[in-house]
This record gives sequence, C-alpha cells and structure tokens, in this order.
Amino acid sequence: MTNATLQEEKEYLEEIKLQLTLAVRRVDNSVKQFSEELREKKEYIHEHQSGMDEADMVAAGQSINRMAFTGEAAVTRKRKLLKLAQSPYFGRLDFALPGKAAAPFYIGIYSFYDEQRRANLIYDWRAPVSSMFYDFELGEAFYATPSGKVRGTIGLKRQYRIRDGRLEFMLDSDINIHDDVLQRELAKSSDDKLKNIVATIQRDQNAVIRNEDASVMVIQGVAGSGKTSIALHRIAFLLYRYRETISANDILIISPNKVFADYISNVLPELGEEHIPELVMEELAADLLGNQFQFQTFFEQVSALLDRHEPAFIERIRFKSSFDFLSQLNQYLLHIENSYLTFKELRVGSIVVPPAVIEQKFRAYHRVPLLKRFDLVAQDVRDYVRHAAGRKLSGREKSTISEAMGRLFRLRSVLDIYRDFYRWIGRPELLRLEQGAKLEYADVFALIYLRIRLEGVSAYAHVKHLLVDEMQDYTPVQYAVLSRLFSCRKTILGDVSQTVNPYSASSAETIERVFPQADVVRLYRSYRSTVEITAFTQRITPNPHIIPLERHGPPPAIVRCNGLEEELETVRQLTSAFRSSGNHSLGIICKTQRQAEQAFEALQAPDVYLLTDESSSFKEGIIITTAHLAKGLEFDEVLVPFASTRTYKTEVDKSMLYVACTRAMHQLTLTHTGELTGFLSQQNVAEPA
Ligand SMILES: Nc1ncnc2c1ncn2[C@@H]1O[C@H](COP(=O)(O)OP(=O)(O)OP(=O)(O)O)[C@@H](O)[C@H]1O
Repeated sequence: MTNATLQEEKEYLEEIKLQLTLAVRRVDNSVKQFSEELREKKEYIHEHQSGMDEADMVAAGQSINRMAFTGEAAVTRKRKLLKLAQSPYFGRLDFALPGKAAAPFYIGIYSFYDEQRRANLIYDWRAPVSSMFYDFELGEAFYATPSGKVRGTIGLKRQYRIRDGRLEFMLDSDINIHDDVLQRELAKSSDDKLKNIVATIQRDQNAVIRNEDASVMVIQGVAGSGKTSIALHRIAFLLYRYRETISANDILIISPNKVFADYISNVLPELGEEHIPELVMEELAADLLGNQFQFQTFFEQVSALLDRHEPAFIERIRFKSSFDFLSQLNQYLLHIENSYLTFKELRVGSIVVPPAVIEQKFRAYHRVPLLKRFDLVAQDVRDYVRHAAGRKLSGREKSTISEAMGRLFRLRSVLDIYRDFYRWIGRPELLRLEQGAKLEYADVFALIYLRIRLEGVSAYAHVKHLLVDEMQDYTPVQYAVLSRLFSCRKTILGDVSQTVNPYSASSAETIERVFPQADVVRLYRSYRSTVEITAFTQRITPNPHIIPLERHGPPPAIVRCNGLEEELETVRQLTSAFRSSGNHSLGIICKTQRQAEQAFEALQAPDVYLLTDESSSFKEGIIITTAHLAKGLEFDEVLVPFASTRTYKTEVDKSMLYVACTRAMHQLTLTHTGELTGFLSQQNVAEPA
C-alpha cells in the first residue's frame, strides 16, 4: 500500500468525521428546538386548561407524545452518530456494475446518510451490498436484493481498524478473507462480555446470519465456533431486514441462566438494536405451570447427578429425555381420547339425551383441547334439552347437565393424567411424586406438554422469532412444548459435546425429529482457544472434524499437589500470577458448587467473585464458578482445580471437565491432588514451569 493511499484514506476519514460532527450538531439543534416547542406547548395547555374541552386535551396530549417520541428518536440517532465518530467503518468495497466505473462502499456498524449530499457515506453491515464484503474476494461478485441479484466486479477490498477516531491499521485483502485481522482480533484479551464481530464475520457464519428462508435453523457448532455470536448477529440482521414488521420486543431469547443472559446482553446494543426480551427455561416453566407447582431446576438436577450416582434417578432422566418418551405421550393422548370417555344416557326431567347425541357433540369439538370440551358440550346439551322440553331450564337442571358432562372423563387434572400415563406404559416407578416434595425437573416439561395438549395455552403468540441457546440441554419434550407455544421462526443452537447432563443431551439429529423442516448447519472452525488448548480439550471429548484457528499460546499445564492445602495455595499463587499478567479475565472453574465455595473461601480477595445459580449478572475480572454456570462464557485464562480422579470420574463429570476447559482463550491450567483424572492421559502434557 502506498503512502499516497494511506494519506488519501486518512483524509477521507477526517472528512467523514467532520460530516458526522456536523450531523450531530444538526441533531442537537433539532432536539433543542423540540424541547423548546414542547415547553411552549405545555405552558399553553397549562394556561388554557380551563377553556379546553376533553377533545382538546386529548389532542394536546397526543401532540406532546408525538413530540416526545420524535425527541427520543433524535437521541437514538445522536447516540449512533457519536458511536460512528469513534469507528465510522471497518471495510470498503469498490464495486462496479457491468460497463460502469467502480464506486466505493464504506461499511460500518450503522449506515450514515448525509442529507446535504443525499448520499450514503457509510453502509450498514446488514445492507444488501455489504454482504459482498463477507462473501467475495476480488473479482466477480453479486448481492441479493428483494428485487433480484445485482452482479458486478469487486476491484478493491480494504479493511480498517479505527478506534477513538484514529486509523490504527488498514489492509487490502486480496487473498483470503481477513485472516490477518481475525488473528489480531482473537489474540486480544477479553475483559468484558461477548462482543460484536461485524468486522470479521466469516463466510459460513455470514450465510447463517443472513439466512431468510429457514423456518427453523439449527446450528450445531463445536466449542468456540461463534454460535452465540452468530445467533445475536442474526437477530440484528432480521431486525434490520424486517424492520417494518419485527421489533426488538417481538423476539424472545431463551437462555440457560441469568448470568449468561447478562453476558450476551451487550452485543445487540453494540449493534444499535434495543435489548431483546429473554427468559430462562425455568421462568418459562413456572409461567406455564401457572406457578402451581414447586419444581426442581435444571441446575439442581445436574447438581444431584454430580453428588450421587443413583441408577434409578438416572433411569428416570434418561427415559424422559428420549424421543420415545414424547412418542409414548402422544400415543397415550390418543388412547385416552379413544378409551377413557364413557357416554351414558342422561335424563333431565322428562327429557332423555341419548349417549350418541352426547358423543356426536363431543366429537364435533375434536379441535378443542380435551379438557376444554366438557363445558362446551354441556352448553350444547343444555340447548338440546331446552329445545326438546320447549322451556327454560332450572338452575338445578343446568348443574345436573354440567356434572354429568364432568363424569364423561374419569380423570380430573393434568397431574392425575400424567400419573396415569406411567400406569398405562406399565412403568409406575418412573414417576416420583412425593407429597410436599418438588416435582423432578425431568417431569416439568412433560407435565407442561400434557397441559398444552389437554387444556391449550395461547401465551407467547406475539413472538415473531425465537432464539434457543445451549440446545443440547433441552429434551425432545421441551422442544415439543416450544414448537406448540411458538409457531414463529426459530434459531436453535448448541453443541452436543458441551452438555452438562449426558443423560438428557439432545443432538441436532434429535431436534430435527421434532422439527423435520429444520435447516441444520454445522460449524467446525473454532475461534476461541489457541491450537494448544483445543488439542488438549480434544483428549477429553474428541471431535475429528474440529478445525482450530491457527493461533498459538502456552501449552496447558497440569500441576500436581500434595494435599488440599498445597492445592489451594497453588490456586492462590496462580491467581496472583494472573493479576500481574497481561490477561484481563480469569475463570476458576470447579465441578461442584461446594468446591467453588471452598476455592472462594481459600482465596478471600476483594477482586474475586463467586458466581452461583442465584447470581443474576456477569462479573468481570476473577470469577469462581462451576462448569455448569460457566457454559457459554469465556475467559482469557482458565484454572481448573481439583482435577483428580476422585472429582472427575463419571460421564457427567467428563462433560463438566470438557465445558470447563473449553472456556479458555489463551491459557489453561489444571491442578490436582492424588491421581489425575483418567479423562486426561498424561502424554503430551507439559510440566508446569
Ligand atoms: N468471525 C469471528 N470474528 C471474530 N471473533 C469471532 C468470530 N467468530 C467467533 N469469534 C469469537 O469466538 C469466541 C467464541 O464465540 P461464541 O461464544 O459465540 O461461540 P460459541 O460457539 O457460542 O461457543 P461455546 O459453544 O463454546 O460457548 C468469541 O470470543 C467470539 O467473539
């Protein structure tokens, strides 16, 4: 790149910054004018209140609201302009239509339209033309618009990093997409929550983000492949593409816990979108059960599995996480409808209602959920009797009819029906419903499913796009519930290797059985960890398809200690070493909550935070937590204490170890007392320095 080019680009940047400053000034002026008008209007109303009738007041109120709304829009615009001024664009494409001269397109996080020049100075990364930045190198290219494909040639593709209004570097990319820039981005340390990746979105990721066709999109991607990032960018894309019909409030994110929800909460605002409503699975469950039942949470279920190896408990979970369970529930629903109804003759005064009449009325409502039909049939039978008798019915006659309809079906409540299901399949031992005890987590969604099928639930009909993260931890019955509650488009993502409960893990294939129309995308490139860390984690749960990005760092270390005291002292030392390293975040990830508390006690420092299932926000710096809660998060450095064979021995333990180790970006250390866990063979492990 020549100095002249650099000079030109610097001048162009200054010019854009100037235009942005002028635009900010214009917004400021208009805001000032608005508030002035608003003040005058309010004063006017105040003074003339007595002479105004109701219609005048309503009109005045509306005009104030309109002004306030316009004022808010101006504030949002100003915020975007100021953000652009820090980093106006990250890419440029020179694109020529056939037979025409090439024109530059600068691409940034938002678009910037200069009203004075009537020109788009910056294109939003989501604009149709910007897709070529991610999809093509130099040469022939095209982009799709709602009215068809536009073809042409890319003559130049340039990348920039502009921070605080200063050009830090720029690169012409004529070979492969952004590898250099991507490397630089990934090598940085993270001190914060998940960030936007607009400048370095990869081609396969872009295809997922911009997919407009899939009604259900399932993304199965290895650890660190950018699933969560992509899903959030996809939401931003959909909000832009369908801005006339979808707003932030029409989207729902189902996340595994509050900490995760907080961890991902920055990305959309960074992309200029509002905060998206989110629900934790358990909140959804409580809502759907009408807060009638106390139930075990997923976290408690997993903790119970970690604490004790109880075959009957495992068997219950395993069965209720199978696709077969869902099929049997469906069969049972058909069965009760066909076999549990007894239609008997009904006498009301001198009128006889034959069973066939009742049955025919009942069957006519086959689209209505079973338990909702009885009232409707009762109404019809009342009409029938009234008609036959040629008079009004007494209160007592009406209740005779209602009671008789209630006796048509021998089970009263959804819970009774659920209990009966286990008798029907001949496995009553699979349901543990002790008086006063909490409902087991594995039963929660089965009960909800029956409730939806038998009583109908119409909540959440307003949602226009559903995002489900950590899909591996939800079972077919949970997906069946989601499918019935949310008829909208869905993006579902996760990694079956990162389950925290191997007895209830769902793979993309399982989910496809519930959503046969799903488009399944698989991502194998891993961006988070160094090659050394990825190679290490592959020893726990191998995946021959994983492709780590070529980025190197120190090999993971395993430190053997002589006794608990020494191990805790080692953790203390490693934490001190972290404080003086260049890294910004350290995750000390344990298997159980108890171990996390123990490590926390031992460290006792003001800059160390303990994250528990009660925590509601992500903290920066040094965090002690469990693998379950660390799922989905990442840290510059990860420390896994107690990596002995005593701690990590079962299948569930292995999942935890894999999740814990895959959280590390640059550095990973494990400590243990006694024999090292069998999930890590000793070979290739570097001894600690
Ligand atoms: N195209 C990209 N450019 C820059 N960084 C990227 C890109 N794709 C992913 N990353 C980074 O890789 C890391 C992992 O991303 P993310 O957490 O979205 O992955 P994930 O697949 O959801 O991970 P996991 O399943 O292991 O929790 C993040 O730091 C993210 O910023």
